[in-house]
Amino acid sequence: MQANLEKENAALEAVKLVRQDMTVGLGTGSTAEYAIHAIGRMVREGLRIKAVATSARTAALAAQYAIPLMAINEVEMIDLTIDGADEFTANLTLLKGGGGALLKEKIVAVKSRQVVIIADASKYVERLGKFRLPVEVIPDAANYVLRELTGKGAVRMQEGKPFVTDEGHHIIDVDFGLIADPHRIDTQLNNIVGVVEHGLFIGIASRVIMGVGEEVKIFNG
Ligand SMILES: O=C[C@H](O)[C@H](O)[C@H](O)COP(=O)(O)O
Repeated sequence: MQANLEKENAALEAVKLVRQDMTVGLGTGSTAEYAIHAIGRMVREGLRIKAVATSARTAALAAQYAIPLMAINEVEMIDLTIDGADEFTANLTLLKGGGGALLKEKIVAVKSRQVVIIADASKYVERLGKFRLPVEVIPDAANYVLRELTGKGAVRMQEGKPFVTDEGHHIIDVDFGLIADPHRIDTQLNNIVGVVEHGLFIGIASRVIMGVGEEVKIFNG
């Protein structure tokens, strides 16, 4: 499938940035997994790194390759994080959280010197918002947050029950329409009691590597 080739090519380009003795942030999702497999192979061939995982799923995959993992809180600074995105714009604003891992992804990203996003060509948009914005909430606040979002949000469900994040929270997916001003949405969401974090990453990514056909295209913002 074309998208898978684009994801893998972007991942293989990104892992060229990994150097001996780096602390590396490992993202979550189908695109980030290509990078984790590649880094795992590099570790098997002698690369020495420490890594932090942005989700339990990523930690489990890293463990299969015996990539040494540190707790996020134990690491002062991360040299390089490689992660995916659900959407990105040319100025490197991201929409993330389709896999429900946005909270740890954002913590890892803000502790990182370099955040390299890898994506297939379908993730590039002129304006964010076709993909509904994931908002992580305290379960006891979910109905309050839904009310504050005036019908734009819906609790993410999985097998008939609310989806539960690694931290025990729920996700509300919000349809803001196409987002003209991400800063305004960021402020609005941060002011709702019970919202833990949301999937808009503004001013956080350093670079996007996008696979397009058999090529890769780099966005530096
Ligand atoms: O919570 C999940 C993450 O933000 C993912 O990086 C994002 O959903 C992209 O995932 P994928 O690479 O599978 O499209």
